[in-house]
Amino acid sequence: MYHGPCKINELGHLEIGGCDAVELAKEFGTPLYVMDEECIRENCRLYKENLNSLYKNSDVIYAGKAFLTVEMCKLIEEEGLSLDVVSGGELYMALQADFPAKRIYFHGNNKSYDELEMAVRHGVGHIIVDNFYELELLRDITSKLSGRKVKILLRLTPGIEAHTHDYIKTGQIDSKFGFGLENGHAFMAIENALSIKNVKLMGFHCHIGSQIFEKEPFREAADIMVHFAKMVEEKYGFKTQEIDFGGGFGVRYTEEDKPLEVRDYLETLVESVIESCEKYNLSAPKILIEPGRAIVGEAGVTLYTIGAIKNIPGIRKYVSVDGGMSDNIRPALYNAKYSAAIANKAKWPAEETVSIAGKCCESGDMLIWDIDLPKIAPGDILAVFTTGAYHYSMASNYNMLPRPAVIFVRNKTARLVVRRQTYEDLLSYDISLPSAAKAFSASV
Ligand SMILES: Cc1ncc(COP(=O)(O)O)c(C=O)c1O
Ligand SMILES: N[C@@H](CCCC[NH3+])C(=O)O
Repeated sequence: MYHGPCKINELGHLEIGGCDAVELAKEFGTPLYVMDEECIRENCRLYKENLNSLYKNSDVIYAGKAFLTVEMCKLIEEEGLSLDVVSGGELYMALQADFPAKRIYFHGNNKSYDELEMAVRHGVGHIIVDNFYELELLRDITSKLSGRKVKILLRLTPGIEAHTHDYIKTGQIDSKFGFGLENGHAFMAIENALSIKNVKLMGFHCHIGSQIFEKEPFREAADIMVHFAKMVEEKYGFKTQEIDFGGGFGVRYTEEDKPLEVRDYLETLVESVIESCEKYNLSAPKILIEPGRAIVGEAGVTLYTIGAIKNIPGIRKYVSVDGGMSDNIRPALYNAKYSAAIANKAKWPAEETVSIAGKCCESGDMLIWDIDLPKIAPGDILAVFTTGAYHYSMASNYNMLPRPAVIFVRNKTARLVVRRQTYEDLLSYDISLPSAAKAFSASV
């Protein structure tokens, strides 16, 4: 059974970052997002060192949408990666964490005037422009904030169908993201961008999808992007300095998942860029990549406490946990599959097939269907693996459930990086009842 970054200690408990998972649940409560800091740092180095050794003129940009907290911004800074943010909120967090603005890449398919102005004012390194509307906003903002220059990449849809869930495909023509290559929009965007005085077009971006297990889509993307850059050079004399290939590198959720080695993904991409540059006679551009899931996905484990158990003989045993779709929307949204274990019975043999239910009032709030586990009882601690990416960042307060705390573990030490929400937090935005919120929190 796949156990993510966990080991089993002498008590027969799961251990993560040298900390006993059962003790973590006691100390910090459940549900709890546990992030193995060493694992995140190793992944950062794996991507950075591999890409750098294959191709000097390159950079790894961590996609913050996967998991972002102030501590995470600091970690990314320390590891020397750049940072992709996708909203004013993520940008604000990065700036508050003192992340160097020059190393920030600002994404999004509908950035507002205020968000773009904030980015330009703070000297964000690159803006990845997604549409014509945004170019007009930038024309206006840069002329108002005269003297402020901004580097941009244009996001393109290269027309590639990656074999992944429909909701996480992004490279195909029929997509809300980016400028189409085949319909001439990309050329129109270039002409537009080159006409804006304080905007410096650096190159192009694509992101073909997420949780990809094959090399071929990356090879294809590289060829299409380099070929496009050559056409642009011939048509406008414009020299592409940078091509950003986005993220999408797959990770393991269950034993059926077979992600490639990091080196394999990167070799394919780099070799293909080099070959295509030779084929089309183009000067080699800087290569950028934006892994998100691959940096944090497998580093995360969510701990839950088992509560109600409903057995329907001959049909199914529903085992409910104290969280659910509010802290992990992925099974409901993508039919995502997970591995799990009972942290306090990690050495016990599997004895029954159960289904893990969340506590939200939705029949679809099922975290795992049909998983073999040891005999389970209320109070047991369930650990769900590979919950580091798109879990905390996609959490909600559905059913007014407070969001779980986030802890980092490393070298047998756990530290709280985001505290658990309280009931008072939940009411703190409801301006009709400020005094009721205070009174209520005092009574719980
Ligand atoms: C533009 C862009 N870059 C990077 C990523 C990160 O993708 P992943 O987490 O699959 O590496 C995403 C999300 O899919 C994205 O939309
Ligand atoms: N949120 C998605 C992937 C989309 C990433 C952002 N473009 C997931 O959990 O798998």
